[in-house]
Amino acid sequence: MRILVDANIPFAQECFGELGTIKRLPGREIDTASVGKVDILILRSVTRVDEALLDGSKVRFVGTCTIGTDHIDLAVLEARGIGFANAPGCNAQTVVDYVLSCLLLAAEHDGKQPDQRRVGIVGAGNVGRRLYRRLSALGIDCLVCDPPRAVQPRAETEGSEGFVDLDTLIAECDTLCLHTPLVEEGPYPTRHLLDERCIEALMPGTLLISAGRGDCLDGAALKQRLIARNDLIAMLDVWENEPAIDDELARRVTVATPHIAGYSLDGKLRGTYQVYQALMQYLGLPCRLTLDTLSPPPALVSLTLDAGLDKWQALRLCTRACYDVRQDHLGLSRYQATRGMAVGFDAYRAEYPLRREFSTLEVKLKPGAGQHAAMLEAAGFRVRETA
Ligand SMILES: NC(=O)c1ccc[n+]([C@@H]2O[C@H](COP(=O)([O-])OP(=O)(O)OC[C@H]3O[C@@H](n4cnc5c(N)ncnc54)[C@H](O)[C@@H]3O)[C@@H](O)[C@H]2O)c1
Ligand SMILES: O=C(O)[C@H](O)[C@H](O)COP(=O)(O)O
Repeated sequence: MRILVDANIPFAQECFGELGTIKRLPGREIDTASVGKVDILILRSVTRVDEALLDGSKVRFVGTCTIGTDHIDLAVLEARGIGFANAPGCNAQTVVDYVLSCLLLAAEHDGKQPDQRRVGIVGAGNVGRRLYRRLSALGIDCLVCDPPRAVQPRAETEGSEGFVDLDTLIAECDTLCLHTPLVEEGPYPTRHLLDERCIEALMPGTLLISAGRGDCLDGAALKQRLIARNDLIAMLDVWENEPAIDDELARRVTVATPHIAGYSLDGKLRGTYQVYQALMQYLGLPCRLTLDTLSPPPALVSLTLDAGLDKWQALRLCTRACYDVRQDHLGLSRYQATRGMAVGFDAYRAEYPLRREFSTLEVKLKPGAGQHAAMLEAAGFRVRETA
């Protein structure tokens, strides 16, 4: 079997090597010619899979090791009888780590600690739900907007307050986290969900974090507001026109990262593994690998806290030991300066530094720091109280 795998997918040889010959290509270089004689395509979100790509090919299975599927024309796959799998939830916890890092950084800009914010979560799926749980456990007030789910409320998951509409969320929250997929059709489309009207309505000082899909936010309208008033803290991970994103918008926001909110080794490995499981099932073969055996131990195993830190200092220290969004912001601007935005965006992603999820770090607490146990656990770390 011939298997074509995006070069940005770790553990591909381990997972798919037993099935045949693997060829690797950068996702944006995968085209009709390279797909020609391939049986299986294993991709990430940068390869558009449509009639044009598959024309004349003998592909029988397409797997995308990502949560998002907006790059795949599922109707074409169905019409051609091609098997398909994505990786729901694979990097959702990593995106929540990203948002926590953003919230802690925002406090250094406006002096508001996370629990002084009211966070509006738009899109309460695998990411938004986990974000809601972690923020609520940290004592942060949240409102949730998810009209598709609001018609079938699951109050036990989202809390007794249930869902609010987008206008209410914008009017009542000083922090917005966008986690919607790109949906083009149907009753709840999300292209420019945050349009000019919504962006104008954001209250001055709003922290805006966008980590779903770039097209869900009107970048030109955001740029206009930042030029006119510069009264928002905008942190964008996803953009219209990736990788050739709006250079000026990237310079005007407080944090600009190149679609890496979910880029932990754990999130990527889970994505690969979920597609491996689906492919083996599709082929009627047993899964001989387990996620645990594939997963390497973290480089930073533990850290120890003693007395002397307040709650947010302790959380900031542990968070930054695992993940610091400032590094990705600086990384993108450095690449942007040296190689230009369109090249730099992908170059940084291809050489992305090793990152692990919060859950891989054990925080040991000396008796003087024991009061931080519940808060650090709520944030996603493993906690052990020591003598
Ligand atoms: N930046 C990154 O690195 C990164 C990482 C993972 C996922 N993502 C993106 O984030 C998206 C969300 O991920 P997920 O795992 O939570 O997906 P999901 O499919 O589990 O959840 C999406 C949620 O959005 C809701 N939704 C749909 N239309 C909506 C609308 N008009 N208004 C409000 N809510 C709406 C859905 O009802 C659903 O609950 C993915 O589709 C993917 O595109 C980005
Ligand atoms: O949908 C997803 O899972 C994420 O957006 C994913 O992290 C994107 O990664 P990429 O496909 O750009 O490598």
